[in-house]
Formats: sequence, structure tokens, C-alpha cells
Amino acid sequence: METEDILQELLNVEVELQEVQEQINALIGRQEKLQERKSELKSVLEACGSDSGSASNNGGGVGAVEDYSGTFDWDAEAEDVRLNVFGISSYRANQREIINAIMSGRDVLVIMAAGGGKSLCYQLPAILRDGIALVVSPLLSLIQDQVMGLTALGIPAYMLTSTTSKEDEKFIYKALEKGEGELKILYVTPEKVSKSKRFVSKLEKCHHSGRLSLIAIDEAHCCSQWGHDFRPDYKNLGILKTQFPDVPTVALTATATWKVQIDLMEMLRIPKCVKFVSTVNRPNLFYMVREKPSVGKLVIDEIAEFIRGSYPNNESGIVYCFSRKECEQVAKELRDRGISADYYHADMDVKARERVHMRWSNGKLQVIVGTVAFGMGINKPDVRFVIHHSLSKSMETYYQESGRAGRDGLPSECLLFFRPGDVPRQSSMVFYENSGLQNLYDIVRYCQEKRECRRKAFFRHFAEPYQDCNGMCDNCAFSSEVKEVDVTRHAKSIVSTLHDVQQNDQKLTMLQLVDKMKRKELGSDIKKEEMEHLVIQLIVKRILKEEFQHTAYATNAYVAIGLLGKQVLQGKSVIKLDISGGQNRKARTMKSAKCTLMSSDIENKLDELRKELAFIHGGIFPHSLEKIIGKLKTQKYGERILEEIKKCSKFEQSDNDLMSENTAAKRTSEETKAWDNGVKGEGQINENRAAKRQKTKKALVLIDTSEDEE
Ligand SMILES: Nc1ncnc2c1ncn2[C@@H]1O[C@H](COP(=O)(O)OP(=O)(O)OP(=O)(O)O)[C@@H](O)[C@H]1O
Ligand SMILES: [Mg+2]
Repeated sequence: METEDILQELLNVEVELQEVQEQINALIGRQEKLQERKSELKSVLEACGSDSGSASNNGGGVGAVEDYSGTFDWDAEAEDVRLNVFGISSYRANQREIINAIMSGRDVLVIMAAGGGKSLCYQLPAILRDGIALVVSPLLSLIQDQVMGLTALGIPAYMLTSTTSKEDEKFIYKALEKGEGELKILYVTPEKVSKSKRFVSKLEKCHHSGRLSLIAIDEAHCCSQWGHDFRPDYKNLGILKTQFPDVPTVALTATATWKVQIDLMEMLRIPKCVKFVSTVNRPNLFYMVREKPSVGKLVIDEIAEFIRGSYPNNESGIVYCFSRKECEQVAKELRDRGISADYYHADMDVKARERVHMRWSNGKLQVIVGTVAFGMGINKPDVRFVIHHSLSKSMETYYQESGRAGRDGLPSECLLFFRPGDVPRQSSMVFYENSGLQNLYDIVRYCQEKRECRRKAFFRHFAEPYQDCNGMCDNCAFSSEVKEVDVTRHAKSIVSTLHDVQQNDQKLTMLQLVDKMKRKELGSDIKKEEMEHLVIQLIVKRILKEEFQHTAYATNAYVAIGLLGKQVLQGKSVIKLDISGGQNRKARTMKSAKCTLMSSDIENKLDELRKELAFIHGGIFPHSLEKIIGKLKTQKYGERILEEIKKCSKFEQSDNDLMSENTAAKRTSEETKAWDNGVKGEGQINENRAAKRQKTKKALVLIDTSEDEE
């Protein structure tokens, strides 16, 4: 055998070995998924067995054994409270079923996306059931918001925390112990349960006399070390079920992987709970990715232009940055461009952080520029945009961070700025984490995708079937020209360049590699940015790989030949790169997709009023711009709303005098549509009402608010 033949065969064997390795990896992944499913089915079976086949599991893909969507004795009372106390016109997905399960005395696990409406699921049964409901929540700020909101609705809610006055504490303990005074919902931090013997003993007395109505554990993923916000005190909450086994316990969280779910059911001792898993889909969020300019100032120009153009009325937003220093810099540069922005990160003292958070929550600051530290505890429902100055470290974190937009259900935008140069910055931070690089490359794939629906990536990640995006992402909304270019020879050249470099015991960073390629003649027919994209794509496809080296100050990322590199060298793979064509994707936003609300004068005025009332009365008002606001809110705010409408109607009338009848009619119908979209938030357009409004313009919203009397 000639040496050349031997070498050739050796190469072939190596390639085949790599292919086998790929298949093994895929099979290991499948094995892990099947194991998870196996233990899921086993625990469901156990629950069924020990529960004599009664209600067991609902939602989580296992199928409902007991139906909580039927009719129940408390239906009429529940409807009344939903509408006339909470001012909510209809339930969202799973809310009614969850309420019914709690009312039936079951333990319940709720997994529902951010802003999905988890609070109503325990607050409504708390009102319907006799006695006091205990709610455990991890942060003081979250508790304060909730108590303020409930108080404004006339619901007797209190909190027992370090900030509670002696007087309130006395009142709460009396209510628990003796049933005196009006108390329906009591919020505490987990520390109260695990550290205050006095509190637990009062709670026992409350339970003993049959007055503990339910226990809700909010942000329940904090129980699990596998979750993203582990709180040691959450681990002790299991004692609540041990002490009060007959009291329905409801655990609520926005995201929980299977591991976290198992963990928290175990910790909270609710193995037989009914589980409701809602979709991860956030239909009101418009997802988009933009090419990030390589010059820092240009990125800020674009961000500022985006905010000014789409949100000129001080609508709230968040900008996420990679580092603390970057936060400070970006906030300053946004301010230089006339945008009211401030930064928030873990290096600041608690007081300073609270101040910034407060100013932003009250609408005095438009934009908060934060690191990932700006996370749980953001209870602001009307965040209209979340911008990522750099990519997140995984699809999961991106889902959570971008998910802080639009918790009130109104259209909101999630914009991510991506450039290949940001990948090594992230990878050198996450490479030591379990699956850190894998997770990062998933989101890189999301960023580089120029055709596929962005939602598809989320559904894939959370193992959910695909749902229609309704044009709510850049790739679905715009059929932009994307050219598929064959870059096989460029890829080959990159791999062989790296081969030479490695032979000489040298290393290249991604940028050095791109520079080297650009200096070669071959690189000249694709631009530098495209070459960067190609290198990243080759890394994601494992043709190249990243290697890391620690210095005294940092960890550097270098590019090396990956598992499938040789296949490219042998000409066995065809590599394609998607390149955006002529049209400018940059200027495209939800607005240009015509998905956003049309701002009419009246809508702006009403929104200002909403903000003012929300500020005074504690953030209770966002959903009240919906079709029906319920008796309580009509009584409280109806007058002010009507006043505002009358003013606008007068203004419009005089305006209309100057317009031809036709134009006036057209404008009115557009405003009507805007109002319909705005007030209903979730796209349920009532055509009859719209028609009515078109006829009698002055009575525009009178019709809406007077529904109760109709
Ligand atoms: N059925 C409904 N119709 C309209 N609005 C609703 C409905 N249910 C809840 N909301 C509103 O949706 C917003 C978000 O609700 P909530 O705070 O309960 O969300 P959440 O699921 O707890 O989110 P997070 O995980 O971020 O805490 C609130 O403004 C709430 O009033
Ligand atoms: Mg919540």
C-alpha cells in the first residue's frame, strides 16, 4: 500500500468516526429526553394510583383526568368577582381551570408565561374562599406592588415583612389568631415562614380554627437549585404542606424545565398536584434581530433612533447590556442623545438601585439600562420594548429577559443587536458551564437566521408544537431579499488556513482569522462582516470550534478546526451563507408591520390618564383600557375617563368641521380600530361596537364604559 493511500484511508476512517460520534451524541440526547419522559410518566402513574383515579394531571401533555373547565357551584360568584372587583372582562388560557382546581381543594402547579396572569389564579379563589390566603413571594418590591394593587381594588390585603408597622403587625396577628378585622390575603417573604416561630404559631391557630383558605407560592422556581433564581429559604416551604395538609397549595412560576418542576413538587411536598402548563408563546411580542454596527457609537445611534421613532411618548423600555461598564456607557450615550435613561447593575448599592428602579417604575425615567442583574422583581406591566445591546447567553435567558416586555398583553417589541464579534465575548464567559457553549450556539443560530420564524426557535427550545406567529417577527413580517451564497471554497480556505496555523503551533482569534482571510485574495468577494458571519456559522456547525486560554486578566477565545473540519477540506460538504439583499432590514419594526396601535389623540390622552391613575393607585390600571372595566373601576375612574373623552370629542368636532365628510368618516373609523386594538389588547375586535361608534362619534367610549348597564 502506498503511503498516500494509507493517508487517504486514515482520513476517511477519521471522518467516519466523527460521523459516528455525531450519531452517538444525538442518541445520548434522545436517551436523556426519554429518561425524563419516563420519570414524568412514572410520577403521574404514582399520583393516579394513590389517588384512586381521581383528578391527577392536567395540561402538561399528559391529558386531563379531571375536567376543570366544566360548571361549578361557584361559577356565578367567580364571574362577578372577576368582572366587578378585578375589572377583567374574560379569562385568559387556563385561568378558569386553575381557579376551579384550587376551589375544588386541589394542590396545583401553574406554569404560565410572564404576564400570563398568574396572580388572578390565586387572588380570585382567595376572595371566594372563607378565611385568609397566605401568599409567599420572594421580593419585597413584588409584594408591595401586589398589596398596593389589591388595596386599590378594595380587597383587604396586607404584608408581613420587615417594613410592616407595629400597628399593622398587631392587626395581622389578631386576624390570624382570632379572626378579627378584615384580612383576605396576606403576603410574606419565605424568610418569615422559615425564621419566625411567632408567625408560624399564629398561622397554626388560624388553620386550627379553619380560617386558612389557601397557600400560594409565587415564583416557585426559586425552590430549585436548577432554577435561575434559587433562594435557600424557599427550600423550607415544604413545612407548610406538612403542617397544613388539607389546605390547597398553589405553586406558580413563569418558566420551569422538567427538572425544576420535579424538584419543586418534591420540595413543596405536593406530589399529587394538578399541573397546568400554558404555552410559552407570547403572541403580543414582536421579535426582531438587527445587524449590530461594528462602531459602538452607531449602535447607540440606532437604539436612540428606534426609541425616539417608535416610542416618542416616554413609553417604558429596557436595554440589556453585557457588562456593568457597558451599561453605564450606554446609559450616558442615550442621555447625550436626549433619551431619559439610567443604568442598573450589581455593583451599585441597594439604595441607588432602588432609586433607579423606582424612577423607572413611576414613568419618570424612560429607559433602564441593565445587566442580567435587572431581573426578577420587575413588575412593570407596560414595558413596551426590550432591546439587547448584546446577545444573551442562551435561548432561555433571552426568553426571560425579552419576556419582560408587554406583560399587560399589549403589543411590544423585542429587538436584539447581533454581531459575530460578540460571540467570543460570551463564549469565554460560559464555556465552563454545563452545556454553556451549546446553549450559546443555540441563540447564535437564532440570531443568524434570516428566513425561519423566530417563534419557531422558542417552540423548538421549549419542546412545544409550533403556533402561528401572525407576522409578529421580522422574518415572518417582511419577505426581505435573502441571497443564498455558496461559500464552500471560502470555508475550505478557512479550514486550511487554520490547519497551517495549528501546524505552526499558533492560535488565531476570530477577528485575527477574519483579517487573515480578508488579506487573502479569496476573501475579496464577500465582505468582512460576511466573513465574520461565516466563521461563526462554521463554529456553530462544528466545522470549527472555539478553544479557550486563561491569562492573568481574562479568558481568550481562539478558533480551531472542529470535528467536521476535515469533511470540508475533503470537499464533502457544501456550505451556504444567507446574505441580506438590497432592502434595509434595519428600519423595520412592528410599526412598519402595521401591528402596532395607531396612536390617535384620544388614545394618547387616555393613556396619559391611565399612567397618572396607575401612578397614584399603584399600577392597577393597564388592563382597564379593555372593553369592559367592571363596576368598581367604572365607579372610581369613569368620570375622569369620560371627561377626557368629551374634551377630545369637542376637539375632534371642531377639527372635523374643517374636513370633508368623507375624510372625517375615514379618520373616525381608523381611530375606532386603534381603540379596538388598544382596549382589547388581545385582538378580540367587536365589530358591532365599532359600527356603533362610527355612527355616533361623540359617544365613542361611552358605549364601552356603559356595558354594565346595557
Ligand atoms: N384575563 C385577563 N384579562 C386581561 N388582563 C389580565 C387577565 N389576567 C391578568 N391580566 C393582567 O395581566 C397583567 C399581568 O398579570 P400578572 O401580574 O398576574 O402576570 P404573571 O403571570 O404573574 O407574570 P409574571 O410571571 O411576570 O409575574 C396584569 O396587568 C393583570 O391585571
Ligand atoms: Mg407574577
